[in-house]
Amino acid sequence: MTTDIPVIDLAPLRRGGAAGLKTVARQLGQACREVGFFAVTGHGIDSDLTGRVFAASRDFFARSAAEKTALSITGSPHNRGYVGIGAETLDTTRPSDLKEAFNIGLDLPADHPEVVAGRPFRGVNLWPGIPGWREAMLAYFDAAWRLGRQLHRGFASDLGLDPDHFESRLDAPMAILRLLHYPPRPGQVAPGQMGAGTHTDYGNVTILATDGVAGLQVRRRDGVWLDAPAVDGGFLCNIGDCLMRWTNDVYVSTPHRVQPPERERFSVVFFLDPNPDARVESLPGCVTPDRPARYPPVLGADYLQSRLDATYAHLAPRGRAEPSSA
Ligand SMILES: O=C(O)CCC(=O)C(=O)O
Ligand SMILES: [Fe+2]
Repeated sequence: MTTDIPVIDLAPLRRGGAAGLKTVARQLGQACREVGFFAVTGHGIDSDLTGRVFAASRDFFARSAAEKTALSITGSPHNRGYVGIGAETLDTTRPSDLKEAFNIGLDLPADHPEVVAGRPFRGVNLWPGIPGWREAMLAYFDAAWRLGRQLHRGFASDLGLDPDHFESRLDAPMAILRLLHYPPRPGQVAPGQMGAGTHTDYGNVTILATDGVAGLQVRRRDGVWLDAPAVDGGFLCNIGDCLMRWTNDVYVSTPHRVQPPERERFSVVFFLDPNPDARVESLPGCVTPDRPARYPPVLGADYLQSRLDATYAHLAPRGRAEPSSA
């Protein structure tokens, strides 16, 4: 059983041949079963683009409180926009999280039929008026989404499915690109307060870039907390609860948290949740006599909503229509 976070080179998978797919699928499958986290290199995302996103994020978070709150998520019924420091509590046994965030979802125009119809998780994004900002975010959203779909080719192959199995379940996803900013310690840190409290992510897979400042910790299956490795030019990925459910617990999501960092810290997180109408049900290869189906089928949107309702029950028992993807 592996306990460390493996580094997986995706180049053979991205080249497209059957042998490369098989090799990478085996590595991904092992990581998803045993650790729930893995780092990827050879991912195909241009480091200049990632650099532009971090620069744009720094620019935005350095703006005045008034400028940021003008784009507040509280004014968006679709989980888009700015989340202030202390607005979220991922671990509800602790004080609120010491971070601020900005959420960007699938970019649909205001006259898109699903937006007009008020479909769950469909809405327009909010944008600061910073030149080049929107373009950088949308380019990164697309690149991370593509990478997430490539990872799913590996997962599908590892699980004995057609490599394209997830493609139609991820072509209009409830994905969120989330910029995060953690203020430095010492600041106003209450006893037990975290940058982000212990949690598992809700979706299928999360793709994380950091600025190299330490803080993220991952809870190994034996309970030991590991500092997440910084992988130069790479991304850290982890399995979320929706993919865990889809695989009937063959893949396992792993709790993680962010300590209040010594220095100011920025991270860029892409949460890939499935399409709202994707039917999340135990995959055929994941159900055996020893492992009967553990969960009834559920629609992607209903699953995400149920997780958000639980997360925010302490804040707004009936109100909050939409998430803050954790
Ligand atoms: O900022 C990080 O390194 C991780 C954040 C995280 O786990 C989350 O937002 O779900
Ligand atoms: Fe997370």
